[in-house]
Amino acid sequence: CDFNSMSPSLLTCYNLLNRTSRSFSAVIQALDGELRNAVCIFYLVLRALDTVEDDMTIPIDIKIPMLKSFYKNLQDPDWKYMDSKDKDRCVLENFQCISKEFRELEEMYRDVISDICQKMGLGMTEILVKKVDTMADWDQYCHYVAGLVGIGLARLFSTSGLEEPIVGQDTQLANDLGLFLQKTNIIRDYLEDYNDKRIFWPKVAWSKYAADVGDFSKVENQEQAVKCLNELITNALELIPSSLRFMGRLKNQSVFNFVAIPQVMAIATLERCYNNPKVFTGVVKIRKGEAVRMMLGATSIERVKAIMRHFTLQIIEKIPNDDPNSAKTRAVCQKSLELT
Ligand SMILES: CC(C)(C)CN1C(=O)[C@@H](CC(=O)N[C@@H](CC(=O)O)C(=O)O)O[C@H](c2cccc3ccccc23)c2cc(Cl)ccc21
Repeated sequence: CDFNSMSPSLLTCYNLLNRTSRSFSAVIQALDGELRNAVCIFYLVLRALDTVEDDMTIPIDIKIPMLKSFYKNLQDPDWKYMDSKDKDRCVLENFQCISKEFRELEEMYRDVISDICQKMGLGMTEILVKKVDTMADWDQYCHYVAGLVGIGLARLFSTSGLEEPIVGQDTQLANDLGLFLQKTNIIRDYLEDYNDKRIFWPKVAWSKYAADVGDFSKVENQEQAVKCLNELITNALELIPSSLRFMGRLKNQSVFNFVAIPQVMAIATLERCYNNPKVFTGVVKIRKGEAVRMMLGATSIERVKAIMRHFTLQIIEKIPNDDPNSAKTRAVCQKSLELT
């Protein structure tokens, strides 16, 4: 980026980006042309919306109207929020810079970002009061917080002209991209979320293995916990074909890198979590060095297929014969292997 030619408010936006997403901000700044600022602003607006939703100090009767009307703040030069205690509150305190740069984007980008913001804010009010009981509830929750992000990004890619119209039109594939990332986050973050009294593991799954989802954090229930873990990972792995089909359509190198890096980080995380009881005693994270190596490697569909193949074979190696979902997991992995 040419920081010298940036306005003070745009400089503030890139500074906020670097503060709110450590390793990912570089990938956004590497995006070509008009996509760079559009995705930077989209990322920050989503981070602001997520910070409101996450802030437990905001009473629910204040939070619901805040989320429903959040997209209107994009048009309000005076709007900011100074009462958040969240670690990412800087995006709410500096929202005037973000909305100013939003209003300087071309209308076609503003329409996408505002539309996704409105749908996500409305969806968040629904998930604030609803529990994740069925697998359909799980997909709905992930659609609101991540699937819509994929749909919005895909529309920005096509709108910029750097990608074909089909990329932005095929909302199912774009939605699945987000579901893959969010389901991986939910699976990995079991203990962190449970300690925050937040349950995102679907009840229809955990109730087969325990009376209460919190039972998984007790070492005596470890065997049952791992069976539930493996079931949810198998469900997430079903999204790999969609992910590969979406990435197979991308023509622009900077867009490909931007999409591929979180996808390969997710498959590596799922492989690390599979059949791993450590998920219930801490957060299973990919080591930085391994992450950097993957980020540098995920630069073509052939390389990404090779990475997906590598981790899929690793998972197959770990499938316990007595796991209730072993046949399904093998079948899902086999389908991925045929595509890679
Ligand atoms: C919840 C989430 C997965 C949507 C968050 N999300 C992502 O996770 C980021 C990655 C990220 O922020 N990594 C952080 C992780 C962290 O903070 O710990 C990092 O610093 O490495 O990537 C996604 C993201 C990137 C590329 C394509 C996507 C398609 C569908 C949905 C999301 C897509 C993202 C793109 C945008 Cl525009 C906004 C948010 C996200």
